[in-house]
Amino acid sequence: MPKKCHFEVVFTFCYTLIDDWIGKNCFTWAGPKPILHITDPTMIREMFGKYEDFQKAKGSNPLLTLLAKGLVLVEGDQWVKHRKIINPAFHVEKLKHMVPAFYVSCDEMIKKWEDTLKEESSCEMDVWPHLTTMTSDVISRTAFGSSFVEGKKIFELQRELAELIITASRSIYIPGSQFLPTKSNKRIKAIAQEVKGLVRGIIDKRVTEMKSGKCSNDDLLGILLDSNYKEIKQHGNNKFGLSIDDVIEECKLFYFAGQETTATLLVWTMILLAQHKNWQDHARDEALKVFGEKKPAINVLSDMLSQLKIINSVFLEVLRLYPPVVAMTRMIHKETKLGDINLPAGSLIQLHTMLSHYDPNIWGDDVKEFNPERFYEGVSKKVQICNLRANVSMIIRVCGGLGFLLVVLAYAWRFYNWVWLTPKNTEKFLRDQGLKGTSYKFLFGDVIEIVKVITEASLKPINLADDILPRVLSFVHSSVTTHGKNCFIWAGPKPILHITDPTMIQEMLGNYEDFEKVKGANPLIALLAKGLARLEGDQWVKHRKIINPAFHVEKLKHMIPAFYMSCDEMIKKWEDTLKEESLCEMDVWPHLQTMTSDMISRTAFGSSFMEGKRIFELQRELANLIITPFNILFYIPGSQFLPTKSNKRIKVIAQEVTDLVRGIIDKRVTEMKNEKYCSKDDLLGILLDSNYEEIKQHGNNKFGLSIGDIIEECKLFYFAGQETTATLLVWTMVLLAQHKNWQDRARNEALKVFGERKPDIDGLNQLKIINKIFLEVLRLYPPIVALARMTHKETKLGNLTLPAGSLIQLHTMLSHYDPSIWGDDAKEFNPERFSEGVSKVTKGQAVYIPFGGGPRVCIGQNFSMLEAKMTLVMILSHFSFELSPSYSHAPRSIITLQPQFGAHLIIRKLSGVGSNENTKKVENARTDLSSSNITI
Ligand code: HEM
Repeated sequence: MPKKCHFEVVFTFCYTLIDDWIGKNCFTWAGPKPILHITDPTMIREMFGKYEDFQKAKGSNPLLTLLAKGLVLVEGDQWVKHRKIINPAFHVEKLKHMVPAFYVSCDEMIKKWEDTLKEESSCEMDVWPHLTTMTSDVISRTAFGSSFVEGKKIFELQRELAELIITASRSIYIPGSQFLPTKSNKRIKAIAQEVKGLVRGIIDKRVTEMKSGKCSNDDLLGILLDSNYKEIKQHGNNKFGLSIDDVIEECKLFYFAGQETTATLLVWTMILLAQHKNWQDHARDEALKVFGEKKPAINVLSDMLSQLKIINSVFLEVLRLYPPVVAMTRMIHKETKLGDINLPAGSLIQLHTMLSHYDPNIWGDDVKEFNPERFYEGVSKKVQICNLRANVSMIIRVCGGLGFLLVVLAYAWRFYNWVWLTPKNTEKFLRDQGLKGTSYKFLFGDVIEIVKVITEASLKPINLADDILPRVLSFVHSSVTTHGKNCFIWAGPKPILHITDPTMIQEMLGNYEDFEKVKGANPLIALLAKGLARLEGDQWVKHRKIINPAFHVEKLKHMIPAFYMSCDEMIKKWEDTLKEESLCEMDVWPHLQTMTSDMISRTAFGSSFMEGKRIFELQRELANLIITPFNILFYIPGSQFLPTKSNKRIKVIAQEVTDLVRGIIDKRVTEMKNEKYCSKDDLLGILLDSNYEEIKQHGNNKFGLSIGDIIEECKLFYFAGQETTATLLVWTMVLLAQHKNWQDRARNEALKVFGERKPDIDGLNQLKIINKIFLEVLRLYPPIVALARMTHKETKLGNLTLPAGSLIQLHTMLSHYDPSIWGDDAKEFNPERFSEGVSKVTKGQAVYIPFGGGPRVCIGQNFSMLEAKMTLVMILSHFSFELSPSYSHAPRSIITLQPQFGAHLIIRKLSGVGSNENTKKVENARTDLSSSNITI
């Protein structure tokens, strides 16, 4: 006897009837009711088309309706209404927003598999329960978004309900039997009630949130409620929308219709691809070709459907051979014609998907074979000849979830490729070129170790005499020590190349087109500021040109009074604290932060200083939420959409900041248009003016910045300018507190240049000793310890070839401490080394880069040096300072290099400005300095 194909096993009874006995259209008896079996393509098409005559079957076991009543069971106008409201939830645009949820669920499953495989290269596994759990998870996340946990509970209950009901429905239905007080019936009712209560709870909560405008509408429930609300609003009548009970049923249906079907498609796909290794390889090659190393991106969905030709054909062929729903049932309610047959009222009809899919007249002699190639030219082409188009294409297209299914599988594959195949190949590629580095570890690379080492390093302070590199650069330092100056480590599945070679650094800083700023890192970071620092190409050129005038020395002059005011406020506070005492202990770090923040608010927004201050307070909170070691090192695509408390707060703040900045800009633009007096001395004024000039010169708006661009630039001024200058100042104070001789020399210089007058721009530009001190502080404590770059195509760097997508870190701090450049005293504080200027000591190499270099050098360096000089002069002329016994030396780099435990100093009041003693000091200082012969 020939071996039976799976189809014969599944459908033995009908197959026998239809093929050997009665014919393609025939009938059998289910108790006293006839069931008509239809496989004729024309008749199937007729039935699909006349959905009003051929309705869904009713009157079977009513327990079945407890599972889900929604769209699949409603008819007529009700069906039209439900379908119209639900349709938007499955629109490709909406599905895009569900991609992160697909990803998270796939990721969980893949991790489990990798865990099982940790010790072995292969293992035996029953993938079916894994796939059902994953699809169930996908549906819970996409259906209920932020209420995922409650959603999961609902679906667990639905699963139990399905098992109980399907068991009950297998026996012949005796009307009323569902009311019998059997154990099973009682449990069924209890679960049905609990599910309803839970779904109602979620919906009520969501409706309340929607009313107060506080929720995301990216999940199925959100989209459904939104679409329902719009429908009601459009018609001005509730009856055009769904009731809460309808919504409950639709939610239950999402699970019932979407979970098991997807799981079966996936499991049969895996089984068939396991049997047909050539197709498995074709599919893998295609996935690699289409996605390569690209990270999953939201906009990929629609492209993906068109690009995955092989995978698409594989799915179509799996759906043909193993359709998740093997037959559909319809019923007629009056005598109805079907083809040339008259069917009596109440007839039950089965449309045999599976029989059609196995008809050799349509599919050819290889009908039972797995051959995805038959779908290469699409479904319609294949079935057109046989007039079956309506059947197969409808079965496939009607299911709004097909895109959904493809995405799940494609993302699972991309994930595997992203976390294993690509990194392993890259590692080999780098090693083959002689680069050394750590070995790639699945998914996390070195991240866990990095976070551990950073955490350990940050637990305790170090001694003042200790080397700060192991604490600040921790993992990088040990990698460079072990593997050499240029080496690589792994930030998740991406390698990071550490580069300290000066020639290579110079090459990268000069060639800003090939070595771009890093993208694809956690997109939350972009919420902090997107402007100039993140732009590339023509956009960067345009922005830099318009912003440049704002930082021109001529313009900076006008900002001196603002610097003075902010600084004066801080000095007054310190004086107040010292009112009763001649000295006090103080953590100067928060004071310096507040002051630089204040300076930026004043210089950026001038008259709108108070609103500016609020913006910067919010930006600060945002930065604290976003900038964590984990967020920076390891971004899980889509994780920013997870409804965590922190993500929610981040979004609220980002929106508030944007609104506030927009408010200030709108006000200023109106003032400018009305030619009302408005200052053009602040950064915003200069920027708007320069923008206006640029547009006027070209006679075209596209040469200027939009309001959105300007908002981002304003946010960037704060982000790039505040903390950097604060850290420069705090380390200057810490170093001058240790090196009293340099503190005295700096004070003498300040007193000599300004005496008792307010610091002005000319004087600040004359400060040679203070300038050298700042240069040395920026060498030893560069606010930004490394610069990050990325390649977008295979790119040469020195004698290395870097693969596309390489992340590179240019190590400012390592270069600044290199004894081969700076000599044996590289770790010592010695401003004298800059006596003959920077280029003399660096011999023109890119080894001193606190402000970066090349065309993208810091635009704000003159601004920050002026700020810093003003502050130091004011502090020095009012106070002397030394380290407090409670000072803990703990430099730590979180974007900028900060003092982890603050900067506790003992501050002493100098005799009052204007006192005899001070005047004497001024005179002495003048004599001292005129006798010294310092050149910069
Ligand atoms: C001590 C203070 C400062 C330090 C050490 C510093 C450092 C840097 C560095 C290293 C870069 C280059 C980043 C890279 O190439 O990836 C940079 C860029 C930049 N900085 Fe600064 N910065 C400081 C102050 C400021 C201030 C006060 C502002 C503005 C108010 C500012 C605005 C910018 C901007 C807009 C860029 C991007 C330039 C571009 O890409 O064209 N910085 N800064």
